[in-house]
Amino acid sequence: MSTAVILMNLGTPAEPTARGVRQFLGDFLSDPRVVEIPRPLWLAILYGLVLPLRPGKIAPAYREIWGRSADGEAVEGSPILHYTRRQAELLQQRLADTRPDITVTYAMTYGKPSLDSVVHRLRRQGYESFLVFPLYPQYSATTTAAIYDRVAQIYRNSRDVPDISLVHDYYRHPHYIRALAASVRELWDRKGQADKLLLSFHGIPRANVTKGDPYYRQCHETAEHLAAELGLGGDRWQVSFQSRFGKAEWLQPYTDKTLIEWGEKGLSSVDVLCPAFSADCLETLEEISVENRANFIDAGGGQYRYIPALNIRPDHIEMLATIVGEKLPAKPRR
Ligand SMILES: C=CC1=C(C)c2cc3[nH]c(cc4nc(cc5[nH]c(cc1n2)c(C)c5CCC(=O)O)C(CCC(=O)O)=C4C)c(C)c3C=C
Ligand SMILES: [Fe+2]
Ligand SMILES: [Fe+2]
Repeated sequence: MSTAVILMNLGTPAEPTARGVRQFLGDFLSDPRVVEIPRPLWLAILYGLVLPLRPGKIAPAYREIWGRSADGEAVEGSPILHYTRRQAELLQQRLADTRPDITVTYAMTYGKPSLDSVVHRLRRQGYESFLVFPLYPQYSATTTAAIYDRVAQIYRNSRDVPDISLVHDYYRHPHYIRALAASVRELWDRKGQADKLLLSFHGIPRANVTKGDPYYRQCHETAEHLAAELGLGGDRWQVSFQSRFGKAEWLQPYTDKTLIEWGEKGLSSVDVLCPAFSADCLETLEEISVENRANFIDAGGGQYRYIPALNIRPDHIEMLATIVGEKLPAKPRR
């Protein structure tokens, strides 16, 4: 029986226009996993304020990153979509000889290609077994569980539900930690070590963690393992959280405030790595590489270097192949 591996990431607008961003944010921000404010209040805010105003503000940032990369890869359209497609192609090539029983494809939680459309196509092609692989190293209900919900929704009314496995997290998988460390070391070998390494993770509301989301703990464990792998003392690195949205408190310390403080103290150099992002996207290419670079330098900081996401690095593809092998062990030949 053939199995399909579906690599999944968040999603992105179909085009870098206010209309494209509105459609994407409408789908994304109406998911109760993403925003936990009581429904009637949140829907009033979403349709009354966010969707009329935010797309016009964010679309220019999307235009800036459209076709852009941080690692020299020629990118077509939205970087996150491009990298997810390439990750699937390269993982398929990597598994071709050893696991001919596995087909690799990709889908997005919001926007296109939707998980729904991909699963139905695969089912028509005869696949009866799936591994849904969220490309989120750290589990959060806002991301990973949102994908689990989509899987459950697809089959809610089906009698014959296929064999589905799910990847939960890989925040301290040795291959993940080693790939992150190698990406940092490659920069240090070429250009030397900065004064500080900032590990900036996407934030979530603090209340989500208080209510039981393990994301904060997993981010810190990733950081501790990475620092140990790099042999980095506690005074040389720090964790921070980026991409705050809305008025509530999110996980702290905030990336933008940290970089402004470091700039004001006259820090001469900083390297920034975003371990929660398996592909470069708006949040890394714009918020980290452009906005926060300016925050740090305008506040008086020196050199600022953004270290790209793992994207299509061979060690990242190898890590994906290893996790697939662990979830789907090869059956012994008879
Ligand atoms: C509103 C709440 C949000 C939560 C909670 C959240 C969690 C979260 N998101 C990612 C990864 C990505 N987010 C991206 C964009 C993005 N995120 C939010 C809001 C929340 N994210 C918004 C509104 C946006 C869109 C941009 C904007 O309007 O500011 C992206 C990039 C997509 C792209 O097109 O490039 C990624 C990737 C994680 C990992 C996470 C929780 C752990
Ligand atoms: Fe986000
Ligand atoms: Fe952002």
